[in-house]
Amino acid sequence: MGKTLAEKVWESHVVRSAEGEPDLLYIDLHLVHEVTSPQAFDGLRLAGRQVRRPDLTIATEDHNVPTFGPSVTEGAPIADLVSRTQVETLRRNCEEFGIRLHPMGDQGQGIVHVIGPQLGLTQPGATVVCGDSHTSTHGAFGALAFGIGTSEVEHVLATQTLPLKPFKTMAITVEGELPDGVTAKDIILAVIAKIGTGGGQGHVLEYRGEAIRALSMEGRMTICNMSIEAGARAGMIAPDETTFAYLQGRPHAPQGADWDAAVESWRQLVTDDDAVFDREVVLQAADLAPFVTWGTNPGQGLPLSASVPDPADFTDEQQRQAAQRALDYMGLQPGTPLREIAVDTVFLGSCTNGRIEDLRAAAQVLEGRRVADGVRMLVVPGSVLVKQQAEEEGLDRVFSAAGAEWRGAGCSMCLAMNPDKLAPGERSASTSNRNFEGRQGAGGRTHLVSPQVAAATAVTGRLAAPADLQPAPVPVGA
Ligand SMILES: CC(C)[C@H](C(=O)O)[C@@H](O)C(=O)O
Ligand code: SF4
Repeated sequence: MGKTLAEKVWESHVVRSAEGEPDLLYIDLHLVHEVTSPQAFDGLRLAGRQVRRPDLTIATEDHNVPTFGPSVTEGAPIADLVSRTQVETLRRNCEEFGIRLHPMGDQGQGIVHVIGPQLGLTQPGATVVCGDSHTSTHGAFGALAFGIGTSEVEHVLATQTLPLKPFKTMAITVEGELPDGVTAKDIILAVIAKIGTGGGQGHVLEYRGEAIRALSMEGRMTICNMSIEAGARAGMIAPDETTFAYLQGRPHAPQGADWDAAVESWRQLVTDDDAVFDREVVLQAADLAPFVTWGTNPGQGLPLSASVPDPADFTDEQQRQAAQRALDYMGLQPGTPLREIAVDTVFLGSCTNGRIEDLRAAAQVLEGRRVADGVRMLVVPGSVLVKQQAEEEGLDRVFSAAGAEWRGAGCSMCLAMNPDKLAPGERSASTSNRNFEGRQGAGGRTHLVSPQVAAATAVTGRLAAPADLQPAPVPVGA
């Protein structure tokens, strides 16, 4: 019987396999950030161990970093003491154990899942881990990429291997062409609404089909990023010409003859025709539309044209209760058209949608338009390089002219472990991946959206798609 992509990558990394025990896998790339690494390094110190492969380990500062103010502009110490300690601890640990770190102020700094691909470190067929659930992002390259816990971080630091329980496989096929105005974010929000936040449990998802093949690497990363929000262990997309074109010439991509040899072997990384998935889900691209969430988990989403659901309409008792609780928290009434929901804040950024293409898409909507009065829009590039590229393209000027705030790189308001937060009761349209209670600040309310919907929402002050906007006025003299 043939093999799936995930099975192929797994099998090529097994260093030990024994009956009744988890396989031990070799890890090709270990990404590290300030939140989940301190105890792992403490553990190494206690045991008197070194990092086994510092050359396969790379660290960045992302969760706790401010995105404005003197620590961004002048390299001043972070004002918040907890965040400062977290970041300084990472710096000390990386220094002591010989790990390459991209600190604030460095060209390579950014969200861990943005910098790996950007540097060409994330490669097809590789095993990638990080003490961070959204490590699934890297699966967009045909890598097997898992989020791990802090004790596993220590294990990988010490041995460059990881014992892993067997997984099941699920194919998610999106057939046909996406309608105009529908994006990768809409696909993944629709997938999670369909299979549920537990639907992917124990599975590695493989996204396939014409609509997936047609996506850029940025779009594929958006989709794989949110696999974890469907409960999956990982998400993958088979590498193809789009993948190779993205990787070629990046700092850590193979060069010359090595590049040709690498591409040839990467071409084998496809699911065999006769391979069998444990589960298959099919969506028709033509049925998809701009999607937004109305509730407090990423599966509580609907097309923008819909209305806030009535909990009484849910047949499943648990879902009914979850919907009721979500509406109470979100301060929403059943039957309200989603397009009538007014927001205070628009957040464009995160490892889901903080890459250059996301910024371009939003800037295109904002060009010649203004952010609505009373709405604040934060634009937070996923990395310093994304920020620089955006500035070279003049996107920062489009955002600033529209009245949005142009910030430094980091996780920012995706999770509010830094000064970017919603106040209690405030409501956001956010391009991030989680809308849990308090995720963007205690009492804050989050609607997950695509960059295009975020930008249109900033203009109208209510959840909106670009198609809802009046044509932008032609500038005088044009
Ligand atoms: C801080 C970290 C452990 C966490 C994660 O694992 O995902 C964060 O990145 C998040 O998005 O909630
Ligand atoms: S941007 Fe958000 S989801 Fe991504 S790593 Fe940072 S906190 Fe986690």
